[in-house]
Amino acid sequence: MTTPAPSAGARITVPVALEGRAYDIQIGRHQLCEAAALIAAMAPGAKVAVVTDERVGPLHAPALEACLQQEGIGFTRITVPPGEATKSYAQFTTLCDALLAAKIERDDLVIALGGGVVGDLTGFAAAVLRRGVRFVQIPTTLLAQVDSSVGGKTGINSGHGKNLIGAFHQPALVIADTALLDTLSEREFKAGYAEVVKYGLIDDPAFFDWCEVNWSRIIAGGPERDHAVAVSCRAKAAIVARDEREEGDRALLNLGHTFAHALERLTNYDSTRLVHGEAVAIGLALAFRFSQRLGLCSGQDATRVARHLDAVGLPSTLQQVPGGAGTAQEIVAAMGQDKKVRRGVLTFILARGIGQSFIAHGVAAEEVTAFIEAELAVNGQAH
Ligand SMILES: NC(=O)c1ccc[n+]([C@@H]2O[C@H](COP(=O)([O-])OP(=O)(O)OC[C@H]3O[C@@H](n4cnc5c(N)ncnc54)[C@H](O)[C@@H]3O)[C@@H](O)[C@H]2O)c1
Ligand SMILES: O=C(O)C(=O)C[C@@H](O)[C@H](O)[C@H](O)COP(=O)(O)O
Ligand SMILES: [Zn+2]
Repeated sequence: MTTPAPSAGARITVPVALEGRAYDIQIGRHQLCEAAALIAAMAPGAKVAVVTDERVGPLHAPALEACLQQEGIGFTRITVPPGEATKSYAQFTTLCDALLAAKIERDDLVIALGGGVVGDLTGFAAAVLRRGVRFVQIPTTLLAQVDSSVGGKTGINSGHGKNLIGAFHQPALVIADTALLDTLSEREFKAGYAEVVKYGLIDDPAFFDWCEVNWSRIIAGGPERDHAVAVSCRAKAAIVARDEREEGDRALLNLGHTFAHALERLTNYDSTRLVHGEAVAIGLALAFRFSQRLGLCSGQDATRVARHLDAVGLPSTLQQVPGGAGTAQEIVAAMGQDKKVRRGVLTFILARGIGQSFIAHGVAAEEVTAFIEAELAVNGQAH
């Protein structure tokens, strides 16, 4: 797979073909004024609430607001604290009340300007505010541009588990302005990269090959970054269009997540210890090693996945969870709240090889416990 060279100011449009709820993802550098123009056309006379977090707000909200002003769109800014802990009941009610205080009406619009935390929280508030208002995603992390801003999964966490309270609510538009990523920390960039490489591991081995060669250029910026965002969005849009509500193969997008969500819960959603993308990186490596243990996948492929994550600087073992991952029993108990559980039995996304993932229902908890015990026993040695 080669990287197509974009022309200056180029924009890539990826449609999400959902009947009655179709929308576009616009990808390219410096798209904020384009976003404001599209919003003005989509909702003439509407006012908007720009929801952002304390880190992103000062960096990027003024530029967006200047574009909104140019279009004659009235706006209010609502700021939430940064980090995973913000996907909480408390922040959700505070945000809903702030939107009501701003008199956001049914014909108005809510903009989520931030990473996946702001997107998931804001999307959920938009889903229920006055029983549903439109919202626009302007994702500012790599993770949010390649994954969370697309597909309409919105929600918050509970002490019982990740994303357990939420709704499907599709955005009306997604603007992935890749220049916004220039201010992202290296840690957050790499975390988002785990969701990029996930698409290769699910069903696109050529993209995985390309990622192995080009990952550092994605981080550096340039055509490889836009290409990676576009390939990821096309892959996600295709799955979402055929299975919006995860009744079938949308679950493939959960590769690595049964492990990841358990780890996030056991680290108390503490972003200083583990962020979602890092948990996903560990989950991807574990999904491949678990598949190897079950005799489904070659050791070469499982090792290749872990080696790539290591090369990027992402964690790939339970030993790398700061402060410890917990016991095998605790991890498996946390998995019991996974949304893919059916009649109490775990579902996993497993792999026959790189790019050959599949949904496995009815995985015995004892098998998982034994696998995790073995992983914990490796005790930091190379896998
Ligand atoms: N809805 C979905 O389909 C979906 C998909 C994947 C992940 N998620 C969710 O997304 C969340 C993770 O999202 P995330 O990784 O974007 O984390 P995040 O939203 O916490 O953002 C990461 C950090 O980067 C900062 N930041 C964001 N943009 C920045 C920028 N341009 N410059 C400087 N700093 C910036 C934020 O303030 C935050 O501190 C998790 O809650 C996960 O469950 C949802
Ligand atoms: O969009 C999806 O579907 C995904 O599974 C994408 C995941 O990367 C994302 O983390 C999602 O929020 C997980 O969904 P959940 O239903 O397992 O909470
Ligand atoms: Zn994810």
